[in-house]
Amino acid sequence: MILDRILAHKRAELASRKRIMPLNELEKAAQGLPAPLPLAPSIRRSGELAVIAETKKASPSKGILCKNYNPVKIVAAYEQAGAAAISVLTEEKFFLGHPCHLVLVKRAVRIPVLRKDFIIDPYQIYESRALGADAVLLIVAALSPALLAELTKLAGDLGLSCLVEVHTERELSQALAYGAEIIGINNRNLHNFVTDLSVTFNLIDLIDLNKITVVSESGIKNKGDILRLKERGVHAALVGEALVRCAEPGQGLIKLTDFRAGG
Ligand SMILES: O=P(O)(O)OC[C@@H](O)[C@@H](O)c1c[nH]c2ccccc12
Repeated sequence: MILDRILAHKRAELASRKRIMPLNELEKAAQGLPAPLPLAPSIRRSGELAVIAETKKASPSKGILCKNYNPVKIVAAYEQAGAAAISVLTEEKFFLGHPCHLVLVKRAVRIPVLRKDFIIDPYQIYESRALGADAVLLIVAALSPALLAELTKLAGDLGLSCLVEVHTERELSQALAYGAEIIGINNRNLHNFVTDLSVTFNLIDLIDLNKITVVSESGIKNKGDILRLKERGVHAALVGEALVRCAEPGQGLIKLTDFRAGG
């Protein structure tokens, strides 16, 4: 499946990156940076559904989503339109992102910035901190239990928040067992790319919403979807494609969350 292909590519990329930029250099690069912003308080707004607005040029399932891609312009518009946090794809081959996008995005906004990538090695946690990330994505399906625990611990030590992504009940129990505080329920099946919001609705009942912050990810297209998630007590929606496909992504976000207007 696609995840295996992405991970194989990531391992090769990592090997070369580690030669070019040794870990101690990365650690030095992080010195003097301001402390990361915590993600959970920004996306837990009582009675409201927060939006983590995602910027990406392309995806493996849909190809190019945004031709003249300018992540800095997009995220500035997202912040203005009321986004609670930003997600930025830094994966290069399949999503046409770049680590530099994270640096630029972080400088452009005051809300927390999540690095969306395929993190499988402690090196990438140090790298995320050096690039200025506030939070990282950890995909349970891509990690052994030991690695998930190690990466969560390291991220915490460096002050980074973790969004721990699950798609099944089994992955959810694993995430909770390893102390995840922010759970991302991915509605997308990575075998066939089909998105279905009922993945969120089925898993959310197994989570104590007073203790855990829940983010519903992928395939969220319109105000109706946002309302259904809000009614079920989801704290935040992570939305990418539906926003970056808009000529004005900020306007897209306003339309998605304006419950007074029709549509
Ligand atoms: O573009 P969408 O359908 O709104 O989905 C956003 C986000 O959930 C999706 O990009 C995503 C979810 N998990 C990931 C893991 C890696 C890369 C990307 C993702």
